[in-house]
Order: sequence, then C-alpha cells, then structure tokens
Amino acid sequence: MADSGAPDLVRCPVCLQELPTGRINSHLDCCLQRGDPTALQGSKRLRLSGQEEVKESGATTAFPLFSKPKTGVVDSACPSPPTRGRGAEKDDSQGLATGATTLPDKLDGKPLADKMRPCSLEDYVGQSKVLGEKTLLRTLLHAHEIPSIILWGPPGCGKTTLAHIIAKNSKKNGARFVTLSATSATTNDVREVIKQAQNELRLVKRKTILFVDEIHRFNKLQQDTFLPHVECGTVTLIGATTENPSFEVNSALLSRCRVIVLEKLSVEAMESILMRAIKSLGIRVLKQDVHSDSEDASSSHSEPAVYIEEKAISTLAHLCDGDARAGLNGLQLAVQARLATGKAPAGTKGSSSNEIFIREEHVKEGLQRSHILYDRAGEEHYNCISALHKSMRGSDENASLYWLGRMLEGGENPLYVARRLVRFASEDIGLADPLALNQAVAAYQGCHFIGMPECEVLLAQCVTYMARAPKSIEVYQAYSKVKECLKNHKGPLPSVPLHLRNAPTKLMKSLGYGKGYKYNPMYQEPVEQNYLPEELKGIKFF
Ligand SMILES: Nc1ncnc2c1ncn2[C@@H]1O[C@H](COP(=O)(O)OP(=O)(O)OP(=O)(O)O)[C@@H](O)[C@H]1O
Repeated sequence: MADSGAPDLVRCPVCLQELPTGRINSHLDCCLQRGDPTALQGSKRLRLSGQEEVKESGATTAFPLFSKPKTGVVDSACPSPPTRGRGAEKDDSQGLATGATTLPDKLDGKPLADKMRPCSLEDYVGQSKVLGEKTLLRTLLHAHEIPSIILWGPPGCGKTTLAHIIAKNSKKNGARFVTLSATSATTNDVREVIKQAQNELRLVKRKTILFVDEIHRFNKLQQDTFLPHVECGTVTLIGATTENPSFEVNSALLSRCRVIVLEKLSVEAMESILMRAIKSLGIRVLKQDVHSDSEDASSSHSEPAVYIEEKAISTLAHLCDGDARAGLNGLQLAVQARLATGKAPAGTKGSSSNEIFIREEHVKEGLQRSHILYDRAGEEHYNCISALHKSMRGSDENASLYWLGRMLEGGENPLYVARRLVRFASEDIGLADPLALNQAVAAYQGCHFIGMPECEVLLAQCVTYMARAPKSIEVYQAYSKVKECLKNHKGPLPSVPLHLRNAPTKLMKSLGYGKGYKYNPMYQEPVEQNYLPEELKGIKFF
C-alpha cells in the first residue's frame, strides 16, 4: 500500500475536530474528561425509560456515542453521592452516606433497601451456591471474564445487586455498564444501546455490559434484537428475571447465556443484612428484655437513643420470606413509625423520653403496612389453612373465601391449598357429593398449569363449592375404624380366606386357592359369601 504521507483522518464526535486515527482515542478521552456540555450541543440525551437513562459513572453529559471513561460504576449500585462536602465522598462501608448524622436524616430520601445495596462481594450476603469460593461465577469475576448471564430468582434476593457488583468489577477492566428496564424500554431503545455499544467497541475498544431488569417482560422481537450482538460479543448481557427463563426467555438467547439461579435469602442471611442496616443507622440492639438493659439504654444526648429488640430482628428476618427489600423496608417503616410516635411505654422501668424502643410488634406493624403478615414457613401458615378447613366444614362460604385470600395474598403456594382441598373433598364431603373430588383435583391441576395470580380464581371457585356442598364423613369415619381395628388386633393378622385368593398356578390351585369362590356376575340371585377372615365375620365399620 502506498504511503502518501497523509494520515487517515477521523472526526472527533465531541468537538468535531479532525484528527489522525491513531490519536483519536487519547483525544476523545481528553475531550470527554473535560466534560464540556457545550461541546455536546445537539446530541440527544438518551432516555431509556421513564427516569432511567443510560447510566455510566460520570457520563452526565450522556453523549449517545461515547461516554467518559472513568473509574467507579453505576451510581445506583453505591450509596448516593454526597451533597455535603468531600468527606462524604468515600464509600461508606456501612452503606449509608456519612453526611447524614441523625437517624431521621439517614432514613430520608431513597428507600433504605436502595441505600443499603452492597457495592462489593464482601457485603453481598448468602447465595453461596453460586457465589461461594471456587464457584464458576466467582472465578470468572476474579478473572474479570463475565459471560452473558441470566440471573433467575425470587424478588429481593439480590439479582440487581449482583448485576451491579459484576458491573463494578468489570469497570475495573474498563467495561461500561448500561441498564434497561424491560418494563418500559422500547425496541428502539434496545437498538440505540446496541449502536452505542458497537461504537464504543470500534472506536475506544471498550466493552459494554447491558443489564436488563425483568428481561422476561421483553417481547420476542426485543429479545431477538440482542441475539446477534450477544453472540458476537458486542454486549455482555446480564438479564434478571423472577420467572422461569425456560418459558419466558427466547431459547436462542437462553442458549447463549448462563443461567444463574439465586435462592430466597435464608433467615440467617436476612438477619445479617438487617444487622448491617441497623448498625449503619446507629440503632442499638437489646440482647434480651428491654428492662434488663434499661441502665445501658439511657441517653443524655438531645437525639433520642434508639434500641431494637433482638427478637424483633429475628421476627423480621422470618417474616420477610427471603426478600431483603421487604425486610429492609419493613425495618425502615417500623423505625420511622417509632420515631414519629414511639417512646418507651409509660411505666417501663428505665424508660425516658430520650429513648425509643422498637419491639417485635412494631416490626410486625411495619411489615403489615407493605405486606400481608403471613409467615409461610411458620405457625401462621398452619393457622390459616386450619381456619380455611374449618370454615368450609362449617359451610361458611364467606369465612372460607377470606382465609383463602389471607393465604394467597400473603404468598402461599397455591398447590399447598389445592392439595388440602383434594383431601377435604373426600374427608368432609365424601359420598354426599362425590363430584367435589373432581372439582378439587381439577383445581389442583389448573393451579399447576397456570400458577399465580391467574389460578387464584380457580381456588376461590373450588373453596366456595366445598363450603356450599353437603357434607358426609361416613367414609372417613368408617376408614378410621378400619385403621383402629388393624392397630388393636392382637396376635398375627388373620390370613386371607383361601376362596378369595387368586390361583394363577397349578400349585396354588392344588393348595386350595380360589376354591369355592362364587363369581357374582354368574348369579342371578344375591350371593351368600364371606369376604372377611372368619375372626372378623360380621364386623361393621359403617
Ligand atoms: N444478597 C444480598 N446481600 C445483601 N443485601 C441484599 C442482598 N440481596 C438483596 N439485598 C438488599 O435488598 C435490596 C433489593 O435487592 P435487589 O434489588 O438486588 O433484588 P432483586 O432480586 O433484583 O429484586 P427484584 O426481582 O424485585 O427486582 C438491595 O438494595 C439490597 O439492599
């Protein structure tokens, strides 16, 4: 190739100056570091969804083709940027901006769950199956080699948080992080992000990690738009979904991504997440009873000292059903409510106007405002199903429907309720209306097919049917007597009468099996025949 001496020129998309190709990268860095918004006049600020924008640290000028390469990642992954001077700029290891000094200030603004979102794997609790030492994901994270992944797990288990941590990690490697919410982004938004990623890769050799929250909400066309770009590595896709990706994510896309299954957070994990928040809010934990610690609990400061019972933390950890967002927000509500109204109850030993106690009942109230109080693993689960069973037995359709609602709205597994209905159809309705069993089995299968929330009406129909149906425990009682009879039998159980035994071989025939058996259809008249062992002849179970 002839060298004319004139280098290839490219135009800087920021200041429009023409430069040799070899200098464009360093020039762009300078141009973007300057961050002169006037240089970007005419460039469109890319809006992806409602308030969401393409988020890159420092890319406040939001130029659609490039972004400012700088350390740090998605701002939402870390505590809010401080507004009160430099001191607050460093990461607060406890997750809250150090600028806020009083408890009400710390609770102000963004929800506590957002403020407490961990920025590093060290603060990310639980999920050891996928993130423990020597797991594939951790190894890849350490190596800054992130494949396209789908994070699948229940609400509040840490999908978004993990995506942000991955992003932060990758940022060290120079990658940029872009988020899209599938609930509001359009196909054009997706295309624009892809275009931007292509430019980044081509011109500044920077990779793009695209986080798509609730990816199952994207339609097929939108999911297809990613496909070639995930395939050729223009973008590394991190999708988050609460739904089974086998059904909700297009199979071609799925086959190009690793599926990481996150689990509900355990009670222990929840306790440590709550403890981290409690510590960062400056709330003190009362080990046992408020009274025993009352001396310690007094405060001489103008700000009231806030205490939380250990039991309240444990209750919160149990009730939030592995959902850290629900747990943290429940804590926030309880604290805020107590700050507004609560002081130590009058007459409590050691109480003073300068102390606020958060007890178990306050935490429950806090949760009830956002959640129906329902402990799927605990006593409430058994209490409610028992109340439902008894209401149907008592033919009270209103109460039956109420208890059903309490369970379903509280997050109960619909199949658990459906199984109970199958049992009820036989135990309490029995032969008074044998069709009840069909209803119950059909409801079970329907729930299995369509899941919540659609299956709620199936269960409501079945529960109402059961409540209204005539009742009979005849069979149930008779069978109970059979069990009793067997249990109370003394000595070896009587053998099956020979005439009732089948005789498939000659030997058996020769031993008298089946001998004298009267085959009923061959008789016009009622057949006299004994069907019980001699010892039990004439026994009545009905
Ligand atoms: N594993 C975890 N360790 C520490 N904190 C967590 C963890 N998981 C969740 N949290 C806390 O709960 C909040 C909500 O979590 P996150 O947004 O990651 O949940 P999600 O699984 O994406 O939920 P959704 O499906 O509802 O969007 C976070 O801001 C964080 O404070």
